[in-house]
Amino acid sequence: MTDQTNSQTWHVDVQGYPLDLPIVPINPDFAISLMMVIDLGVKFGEHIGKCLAEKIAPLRPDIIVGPATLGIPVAIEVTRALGLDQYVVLQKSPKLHLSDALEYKLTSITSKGEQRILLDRAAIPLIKGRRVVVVDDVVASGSSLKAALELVREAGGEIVGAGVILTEAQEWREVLGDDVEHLVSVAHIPQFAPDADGTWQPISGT
Ligand SMILES: Nc1ncnc2[nH]cnc12
Repeated sequence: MTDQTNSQTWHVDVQGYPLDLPIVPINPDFAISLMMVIDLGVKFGEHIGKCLAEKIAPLRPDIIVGPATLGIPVAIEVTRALGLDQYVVLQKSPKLHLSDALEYKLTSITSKGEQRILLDRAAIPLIKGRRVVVVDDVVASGSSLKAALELVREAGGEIVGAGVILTEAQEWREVLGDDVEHLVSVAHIPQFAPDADGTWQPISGT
C-alpha cells in the first residue's frame, strides 16, 4: 500500500484563487491542511488583502492589528488594500524595545508551555479609542485570536471586526464566544482523520 500521508492535498477555493494545501499529520489519527501564507507569493497576498478589505471596509476601521507571525503579512495586505498606512503588530516574544510591553497570557491547553502576546506601549496611541480590526491567517482553536482581541481591548481599542483568510473546523466558535459576530473570513477548511485505508478524510462537521 502506498503511504499517502505526505502526498495528499486538500483543495480550497479562496474566493477565486485555487489552493491545494498539503495535508499534514499532527498525530496518527489527526491531520490538518496547512496554509503557509508566507509561501504563497505576493499575488496571493494582494488577493486576500482585497478580499478581506472588501468585507472589513464597511466596519470603518481606523487601524488593522496583526498578531505575529503569520498575521503580519495579512495585516500589511489588508492595510494596503484599505488605503490605510500604519498597522500594529502584536509580538509573540519580547523584542529588545518591548521590555515594558502590554502583555496578555494565553491559557491554551493545546499549546506547549506558556504563550503570551505583547503590545509595544508606543503603539497604544494607534489603538486607544480607535476602531480596530484584528486580522490573522487562520482561526482554528480561536485562542490566539481571542487573546489578540482581549489585548487590543486592554489597550483601549474598540474591536469592530476580526478577519481571517481561513476558518478551520469549528472549535473557534466556542472560544471566541460573543466575538464570533465580529468574524469575517474568505474560505473554510475542515480537519482530517484517516479512513480504513489510511487515506485522510475530512472529519464530519468540521
Ligand atoms: N491549517 C493551518 N494552516 C496554517 N496555520 C494554521 N494554524 C492552525 N491551523 C492552520
